[in-house]
Amino acid sequence: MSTPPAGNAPDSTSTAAPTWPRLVKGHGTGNDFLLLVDSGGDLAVAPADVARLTDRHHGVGADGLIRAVRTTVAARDEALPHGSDAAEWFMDYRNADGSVAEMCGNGIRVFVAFLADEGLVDLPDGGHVDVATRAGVLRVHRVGAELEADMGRWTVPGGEAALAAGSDVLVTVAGVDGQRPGLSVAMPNPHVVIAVSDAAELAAADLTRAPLVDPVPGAGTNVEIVWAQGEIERDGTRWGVISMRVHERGVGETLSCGTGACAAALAASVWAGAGAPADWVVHVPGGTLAVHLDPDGGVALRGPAQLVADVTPADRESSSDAPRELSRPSPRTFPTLPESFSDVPREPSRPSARAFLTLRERISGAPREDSRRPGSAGVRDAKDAETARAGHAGGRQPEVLLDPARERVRAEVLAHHEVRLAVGRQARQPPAQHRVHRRLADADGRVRPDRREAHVARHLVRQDGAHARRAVGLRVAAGEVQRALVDVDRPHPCVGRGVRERERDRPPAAPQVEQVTGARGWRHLLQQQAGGVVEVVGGEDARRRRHPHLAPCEADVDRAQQRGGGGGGGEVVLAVTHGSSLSRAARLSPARPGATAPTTGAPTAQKPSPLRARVGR
Ligand SMILES: N[C@@H](CCC[C@H](N)C(=O)O)C(=O)O
Repeated sequence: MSTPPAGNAPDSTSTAAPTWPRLVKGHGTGNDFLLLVDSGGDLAVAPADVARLTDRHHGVGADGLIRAVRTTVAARDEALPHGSDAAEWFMDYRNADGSVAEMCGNGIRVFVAFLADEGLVDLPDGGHVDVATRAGVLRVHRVGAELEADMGRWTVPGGEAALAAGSDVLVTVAGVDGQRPGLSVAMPNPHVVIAVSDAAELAAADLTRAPLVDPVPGAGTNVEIVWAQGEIERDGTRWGVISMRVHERGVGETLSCGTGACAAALAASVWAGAGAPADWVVHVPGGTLAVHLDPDGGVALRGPAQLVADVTPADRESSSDAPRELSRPSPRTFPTLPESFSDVPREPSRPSARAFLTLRERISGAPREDSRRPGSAGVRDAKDAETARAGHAGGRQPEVLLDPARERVRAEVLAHHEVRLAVGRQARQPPAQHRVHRRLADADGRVRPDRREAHVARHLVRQDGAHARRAVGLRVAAGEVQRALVDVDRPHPCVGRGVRERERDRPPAAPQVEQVTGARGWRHLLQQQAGGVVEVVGGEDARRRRHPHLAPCEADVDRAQQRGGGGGGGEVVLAVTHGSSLSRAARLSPARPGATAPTTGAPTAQKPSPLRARVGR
């Protein structure tokens, strides 16, 4: 059986369709496959045959076809990775369009369940099966009713520069505002991961159309859209929680993608920076997966594998092979994941831990705000990353972060991306959830406006320079403070709060500011973060509350100017007008990789610390 290179478009010229053997339909978190045994490698399958078979309307329907063939036989047809002969069975994975793929994270579990069900391997509890794939030999373990696959090591094709910037490509997704910076990850099949802000944005993505990736990846790519929900703790282990949707190369939107879940967890970990969890719960439309990121760069994926039906192709029905019953529940299916995570909510209504807020804050997923290509701020980003890495490597790290509840920072601030928006250029209507003033808590823990002038089309957002300086000075390791104008809580540029082009564009300190979808959430988050009490007009009946209100911004920021770049604190002047629309200003400039070598390994070894306080130019 001849095999086109991975990711290649299927050859539509097919000779006579093969006589399919008995097929088994299985799935892992809704990523479904047709599986067959071709131990002797006799089946001639052209890509168009696969496409016909997996067609959901004219064929049997599946996201992919998996052929089990003995490794010795498979090696006759295609150059398998070195060492493949250590495994008895080769997983020949085909996407629904007939193109081949290097690996399939859901498929490999289902493949092992299939081999066990066929009696081709033994898989006792605690045992394992080695599987040859185009990504090398990978081991699948049975742990009770769960299967866990060693997925090999992740690679970031963009190398150090991409890790430092958090992105190396731009991605346009129908239904999602703007171009998003994306991080390319090889697992080893190609993935690009982008972040969105919340569940609504995740749901809004129209994946009936393939996302556009710039620059276009030569071998195509899978694209994951990730909403980082936060963190939980279970039995002493911290778990990052993300929700993900995927557009698969060679298929379209699927309900799940195992390699994609690993890539998404890795990207979220890079964006979250130092101290990110090693373990991730990944919610996908078809279920839940668990990903573990080893410090040495290894990745493990746990999830269900279910065989749901035997399929006898029509052209076999008249043969002597009597069709088996259509659906045969097998004692060898592995239907659970992570029973222990079945109660992890997809949309936690209320964060329960400080760490939860921290992660959400780190990964906010605002869109890229200009049309510049990434790379223009690469030098700056790379320098910042260098500094961060030096800190990780034993140099000085900021000891603490700005704590508005303790320091009397009395400023009305915008989240970073809003300031960029405000300082920016063209007009555009910001999403409703953005039209809420960000406030910092006063020392008494309450959050209140410093100043609000109703019915004026101009907001003076004043930052008390002395307080800000003192606050930052107290919260940053000695020697970090060089200038008064601060860029506290420097976010990762990939996720919405990017590097400023010019000093005057720096926002006032905006620590612990959370972007949430509604007034209620905003209040909760502020309460959680600052220990304060805040009211939001419009969210609830304000008369029942005793504290000052935070009114949603009634007008759109149309023009802004931030002054005071040199010394004693900044004054941000934002001009607002009603009914104008504005587009987000350009401040997000993730670097493209240069000619750097791909980087493999643990993100903690290379990533910058996104929450360090950085002061001065
Ligand atoms: N479409 C992918 C291959 C299949 C990935 C799979 N769904 C998974 O679970 O990892 C590609 O072409 O790379």
